[in-house]
Amino acid sequence: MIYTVTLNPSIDYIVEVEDVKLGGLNRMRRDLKLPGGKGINVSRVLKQLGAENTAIGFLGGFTGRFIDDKLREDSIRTDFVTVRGDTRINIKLKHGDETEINGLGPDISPEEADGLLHKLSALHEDDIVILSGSIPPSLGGDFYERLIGACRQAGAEFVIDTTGEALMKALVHKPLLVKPNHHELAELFGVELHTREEIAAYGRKLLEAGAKNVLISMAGEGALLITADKVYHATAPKGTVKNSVGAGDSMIAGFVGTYVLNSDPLEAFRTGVASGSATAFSDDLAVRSLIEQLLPQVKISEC
Ligand SMILES: Nc1ncnc2c1ncn2[C@@H]1O[C@H](COP(=O)(O)OP(=O)(O)OP(=O)(O)O)[C@@H](O)[C@H]1O
Ligand SMILES: O=P(O)(O)OC[C@@]1(O)O[C@H](CO)[C@@H](O)[C@@H]1O
Repeated sequence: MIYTVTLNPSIDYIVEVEDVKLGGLNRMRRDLKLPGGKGINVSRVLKQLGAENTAIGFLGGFTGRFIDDKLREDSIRTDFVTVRGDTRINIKLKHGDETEINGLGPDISPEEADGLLHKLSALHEDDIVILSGSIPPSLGGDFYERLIGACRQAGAEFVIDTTGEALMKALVHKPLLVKPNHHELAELFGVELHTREEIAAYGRKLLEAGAKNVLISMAGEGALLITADKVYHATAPKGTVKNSVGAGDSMIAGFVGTYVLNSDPLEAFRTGVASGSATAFSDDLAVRSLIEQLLPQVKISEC
């Protein structure tokens, strides 16, 4: 079974306005409320691809109930720890460009945190856990390490999509996959990366530090896959970008959802890129029909 972990889920409140007038009254042209948070997005796209999975993490209040209901409506299994505070609302403002205002999220008590650790300790060897997104401040910066410890003790594989120190500290535990975008990779090492060769060289450092597969996403420029012995580039399909929120999460879902079927990293890479692009070309997250339609446009070459 695949589990996605979202420590700080959100209702993504997508608001479209003609133009933003700071200090004035702005009226919405369109709005949309979606269950969000990186792991939850991964769960939704995995489900599109036919990969059964369970979404876990922390949910609370009326916002938490909205998210749980929406996931269940889509027949996604949920097993969240209920917390006292309200799950956050993240604003995604579309005004020609995309401006995001992400909430802080509720405080998580030590007892609530232990509840999640307990769920992970009960996993099995053939489980894969996808840890995605930021850590709420009340949990402490080392919370992913504690979760990874619990996964590893249970014998489960894990994938981690986070940034900075939390990502660096996870590598030694040999994640099945990490997926920074090229800006996050540059920030991780405090460098500027311009060419594909430079990006691949720094991506390789994540592999050397322990990751089994490294995906570096580069938005419309496609992505790099770095495996133990090779580096591949995939082109991104061409289309009209409607929404880039969740493109990276969709890519992880496409990769993991395919990799679990046949352990073929190249097929997984192709579906990952098509899934990311399918989300970029949609108002909501990718649906299966569009992912399948885009697959032939993804051209993979060895670098
Ligand atoms: N403009 C685009 N055109 C085509 N495909 C895109 C575009 N933007 C994103 N994608 C697809 O989605 C994948 C992931 O995108 P990106 O590199 O923006 O990830 P990310 O920064 O983690 O995304 P986010 O944080 O917004 O979810 C890309 O590798 C590509 O396949
Ligand atoms: O605040 P975090 O956890 O870093 O990111 C949360 C978030 O921006 O990421 C998802 C897109 O990847 C959205 O659904 C959600 O609002």
